[in-house]
Amino acid sequence: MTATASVPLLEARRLSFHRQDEPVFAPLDFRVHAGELALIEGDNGSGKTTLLRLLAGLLHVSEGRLLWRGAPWQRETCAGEILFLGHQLGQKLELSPRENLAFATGLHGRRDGVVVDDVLDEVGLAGYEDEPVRRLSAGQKKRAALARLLLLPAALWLLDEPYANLDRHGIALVNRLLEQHVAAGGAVLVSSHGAVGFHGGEPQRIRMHA
Ligand SMILES: Nc1ncnc2c1ncn2[C@@H]1O[C@H](COP(=O)(O)OP(=O)(O)OP(=O)(O)O)[C@@H](O)[C@H]1O
Repeated sequence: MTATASVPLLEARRLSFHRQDEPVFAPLDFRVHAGELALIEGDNGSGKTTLLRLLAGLLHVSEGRLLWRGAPWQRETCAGEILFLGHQLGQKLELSPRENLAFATGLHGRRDGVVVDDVLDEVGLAGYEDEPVRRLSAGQKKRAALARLLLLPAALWLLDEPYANLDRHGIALVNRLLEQHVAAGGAVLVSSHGAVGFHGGEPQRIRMHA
C-alpha cells in the first residue's frame, strides 16, 4: 500500500456536536478509507443524522477534528467530493429529474462518460425523466435523488436511511450502487435501521452513544 493510499478519505478525531452546550453524541473517532463502507448504528435520536449533516458540512463541528484526505476539512475542498443524501432529498420539486440532475452537475460536475438518460433508466425513472418531481411518488422521488449518486463524481457518499420508501427493486438498486461505488474505490457512510445488503466485506461499524 502506498503512503497516499493509506491516508483515510475522512478521519474524525474526538468529533462532537453540541446543541445548547450539550453534546448530541459522545465524541467519535473513526477513519474511512477509499474502497470502504461504514455503518452508522444507533437508536432513534442517537445522532446519526446529526453526524451525517456534520460530515456534509451542514453543521459546524463543536469539538474535535475532522480531516479530509489528511488535511483539515474545508467546504471549498470537499464540496464536489462528498455527496449527502438525507431525509430531505435535495430535489427541486418544480423541476423534473432531468432538470434536477442538470442543476446538480452544474454545481459539482459529472462522472466521465455517464449519460443522463442511462442513469435515469438505471434508477427506474424511464418515462418520468421530464415529469416535475412533485408529481412523483415517494419512492420515485427517492430514485430521482439516487440518480445523483450515479452521475456526480463524489468520492464519499453520506447516505441517511437510503432504503426508505423503496420497493424491493429499489432496495436491490441501492445495494448495487453501494457495491459498485466501493469496488470502484469510493467510500460510503450509511445509516439504516434495516439490514444493509453489502457483500463487499465486513463493514466498519460506527456506534453512536449519548
Ligand atoms: N433541528 C434540531 N433542533 C434541535 N434538536 C434536534 C434537531 N434535530 C435533531 N435534534 C435532536 O438531536 C438528537 C439527535 O437527532 P438525530 O436526528 O441526529 O438522531 P438519529 O439517530 O438520526 O435518529 P433517527 O434514528 O430517529 O433518525 C435528538 O435528540 C433530536 O431530538
